[in-house]
Amino acid sequence: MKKQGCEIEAIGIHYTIYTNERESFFSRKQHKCIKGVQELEKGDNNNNPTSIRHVLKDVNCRAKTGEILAIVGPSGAGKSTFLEVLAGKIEPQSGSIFVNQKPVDKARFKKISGHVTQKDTLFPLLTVEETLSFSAKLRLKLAPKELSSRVKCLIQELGLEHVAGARIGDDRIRGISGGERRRVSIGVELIHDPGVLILDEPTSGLDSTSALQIIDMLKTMAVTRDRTIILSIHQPCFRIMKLFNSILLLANGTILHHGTIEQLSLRLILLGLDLPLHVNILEFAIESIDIIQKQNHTLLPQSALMIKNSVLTIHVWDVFG
Ligand SMILES: Nc1ncnc2c1ncn2[C@@H]1O[C@H](COP(=O)(O)OP(=O)(O)OP(=O)(O)O)[C@@H](O)[C@H]1O
Repeated sequence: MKKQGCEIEAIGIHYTIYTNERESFFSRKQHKCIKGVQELEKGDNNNNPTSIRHVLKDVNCRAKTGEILAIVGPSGAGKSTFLEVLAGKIEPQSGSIFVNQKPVDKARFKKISGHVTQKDTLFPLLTVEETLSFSAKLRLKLAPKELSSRVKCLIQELGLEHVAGARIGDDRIRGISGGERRRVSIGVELIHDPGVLILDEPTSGLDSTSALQIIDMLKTMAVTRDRTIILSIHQPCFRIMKLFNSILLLANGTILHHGTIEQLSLRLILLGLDLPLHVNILEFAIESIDIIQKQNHTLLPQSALMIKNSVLTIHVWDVFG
């Protein structure tokens, strides 16, 4: 039986950090609510100068059931931070997150979501099957027989049958390949069959074929099981890009585009940019970020951007409809 899908909406997310120039920020609470910003700018009680960093500024997005939303942008744009906010790992200073139009309940959201971080944190000496069984025992209250059948189904879904009995391995112990390891990490977060899967760079460090296989697998999961997938990615190739339903382009913590790839191309054209033939639109957009930002500042405040997006939708239908 199909579970109810989850539509995720984030509205007006602001996330600010402050760093102390002499004292490492790691020794302090990272996501403290910034109230007296001016006071902090002057320094702390020990007169250590403190600087404020606005990592996310008024970020809004919607990820629909059965779809993949890809978060893209240059390094340091705020992609991982935004995913952590969505996954409930860090608290934004302001903004709201809704699941199926209802404010998110953190405890419940943990049960219905999975968060795959950028780095694989797996036990190198366990086999693939043991790793997934361990996660299943922790997360599911099922009888051993049912647990084992859930693990076997997942191994099949992840395309890992050929390495089910192989060790995970790491830099020192030879084990499964990097792509297979990423799949196991995804499996660990999929064991409880979450409606929402949040993945930070699921293809990092992989060759283009392995990267495509992973995104293809996620797409199949999204479509066949009505899962909502939100992921961050660096430089996806054209075939991967085609699998995304929408794109959130971030730079310096602000949204430059939220919509389809076709809408992004049209937006670039409307900004007066010449799109070279056979160019990867995302790469081109990221290379043109300075121009887009400048145009947005002079021409398009955030509200106008939204209006422009809907206008662009009409254009897309005119052109592709
Ligand atoms: N706790 C923190 N302390 C200091 N700086 C932080 C913290 N969290 C985020 N940042 C800064 O905020 C910015 C956004 O970080 P984030 O990791 O979200 O970027 P990203 O787009 O995921 O980058 P990448 O593609 O390189 O992984 C970076 O400049 C980062 O250094």
